[in-house]
Amino acid sequence: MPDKKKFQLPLQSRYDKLRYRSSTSPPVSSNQEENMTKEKEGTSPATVGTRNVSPKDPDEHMEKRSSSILSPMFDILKKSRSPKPENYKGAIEELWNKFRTQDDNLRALNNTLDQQIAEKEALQKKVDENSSMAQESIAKLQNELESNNQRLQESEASKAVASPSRNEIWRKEIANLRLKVLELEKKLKKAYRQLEESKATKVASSSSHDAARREEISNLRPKSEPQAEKIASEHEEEVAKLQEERDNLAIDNTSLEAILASEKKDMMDQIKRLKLELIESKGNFRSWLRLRPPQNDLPRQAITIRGDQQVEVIDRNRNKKSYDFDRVFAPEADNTTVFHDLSEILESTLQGYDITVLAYGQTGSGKTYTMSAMLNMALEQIFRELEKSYGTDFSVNGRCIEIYNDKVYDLFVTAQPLKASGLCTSMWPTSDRYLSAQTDSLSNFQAFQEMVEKVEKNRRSGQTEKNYSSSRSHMLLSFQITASKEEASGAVTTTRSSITFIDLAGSESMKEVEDRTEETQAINSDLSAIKTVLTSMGKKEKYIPFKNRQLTRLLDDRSNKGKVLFIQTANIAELEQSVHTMEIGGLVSKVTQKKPAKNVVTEFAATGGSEEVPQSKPLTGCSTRGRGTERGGRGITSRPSTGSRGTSRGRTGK
Ligand SMILES: Nc1ncnc2c1ncn2[C@@H]1O[C@H](COP(=O)(O)OP(=O)(O)OP(=O)(O)O)[C@@H](O)[C@H]1O
Repeated sequence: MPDKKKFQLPLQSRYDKLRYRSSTSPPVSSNQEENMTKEKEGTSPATVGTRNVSPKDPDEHMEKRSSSILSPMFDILKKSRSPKPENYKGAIEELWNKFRTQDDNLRALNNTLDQQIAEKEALQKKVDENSSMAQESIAKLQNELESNNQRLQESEASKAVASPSRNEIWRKEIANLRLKVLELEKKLKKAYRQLEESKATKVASSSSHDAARREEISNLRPKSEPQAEKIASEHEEEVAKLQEERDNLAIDNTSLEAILASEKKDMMDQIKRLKLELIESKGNFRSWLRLRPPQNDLPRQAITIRGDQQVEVIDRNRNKKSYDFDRVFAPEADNTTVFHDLSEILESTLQGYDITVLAYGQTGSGKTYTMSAMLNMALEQIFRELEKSYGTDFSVNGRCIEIYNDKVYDLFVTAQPLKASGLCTSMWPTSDRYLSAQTDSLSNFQAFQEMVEKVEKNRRSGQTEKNYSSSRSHMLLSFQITASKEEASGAVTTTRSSITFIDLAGSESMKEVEDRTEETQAINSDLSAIKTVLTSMGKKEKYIPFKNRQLTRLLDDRSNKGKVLFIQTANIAELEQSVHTMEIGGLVSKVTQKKPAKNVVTEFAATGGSEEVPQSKPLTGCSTRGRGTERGGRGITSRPSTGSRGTSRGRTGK
């Protein structure tokens, strides 16, 4: 980029000098014009050898030196036969005024161009970032898809879930996405090339303009008015050209931004859809392992993490054994890293799927630590998304229970176990047999935080060998979300889903327990009931023993219709207990569930008729209790189905 000062300053100083010489202001012209007249008359001090200004005065000396630059012009003026040299002064003055105006215009244009170039460069940077982000996501998706395919090939059961033709479609879509990214990159390269060219033109035109003007100035002679006009019109042309260039650049930038925005949106939508499909392809039952760092500087045991899906252990007999998971989090992974993966799964909550997240592991292995962070971040994300997409047209209801010694307690109340809970298979009225627990209507994230604060105080805890503050009950915190949106067609689409976080009580060896035998026995029975259910599901047995314990009974509905994520927590310093926990992962991976139910209903207000969104199943059968706004028949829900619409907060006893 040319240094504008370089050519503008000399120009200015020459202009000043010319002004100085041609003006009639007293310090300059009176003496000189007097001298000129005297010179003409042959009485000039120079001709008589006397001067009326001291040559020792440095300022005056400088003035004389600078005015000597214009001496050729004055020589002409002196020698000219023209009787009116002041006419030329006027012409020069006018010419300079024009130059000055042009100069101002050019400077303003230069600034605008600089700004536009900077904007374009920033845009380019943004585009580079976006395209590398998209590339990264696509590469990640591709990797996940490949490893998923590999795993699908290994597992016969999984093969049935994701047919090769489906994978072929994904592969094609990913290839299309890649092509799109490449096209976008090409467009950007072209835009960048144009930018470079216009920069070069600008530099060239600025410097040639500068040189031309320098020459004009040095050759400047008070020739004639037409000459001045010619020069001025040349400059006008140049200014017009630059203005056109500036306008073109602005149009270019705007259209480039619009193309980018729409392409980015398209790509993001496709990536989001692919991610969801990928998540679904991995089955409804997912299993993660989170290894916590050792306490009290205990050495790490022989647990080796292989990539992000496998761990290898060496048992007492020095035998190697490996365990596979959908995701393994090393002890260094913090809660934000774990949530990053969970947030992808959460996206399907707002698509109408029921999600259950369970933390399973030894006492002190980090279940509560993980679950409270996940719960908090998840609800924050859910409220953010709901507010963004539905405004206030949504409702979130919360319930919280604990299961202690096979009995259900409402954590809003605690005193007595809930009556008839032994028959209940659901936390919400999505089935006939649901718990009659109290409901908090949550209008925002803050209301959720207050609810958690309240129920946590009521949860049973005790001291175990490994954990000073150990949860001695299973806590189930569940949220039912209903959201409605009016489509462009006038139809109203209502999505209903629920998300349940289950912080299981930690398993403990009976040898380590003295006075809490009943409690510990109940916990261990619940945990082994979960294992039994998983084993039966993995074997696709006809009868799945959900009814064995209260805990598993409440998992019945959710396991059959929703998505389930087991987060196994283990201490990397405790080999034996960790191996017990990790075995759950093997059971989970064998469970291949049918497609989960998606609870989305579209209703046309004008006709009163309803239409289900393709691929969705009708909402689960209606209960006669407390479902005033729900209708029978095809299991269609008018909106909102339950609770308030996200505007007021209050508890509704059921
Ligand atoms: N990943 C981790 N990083 C750092 N500290 C952790 C981590 N996981 C757990 N802890 C700490 O270890 C202690 C025990 O964790 P936590 O209470 O979550 O265990 P738990 O599995 O819920 O145990 P219990 O089953 O006995 O309730 C807590 O002080 C917690 O802060």
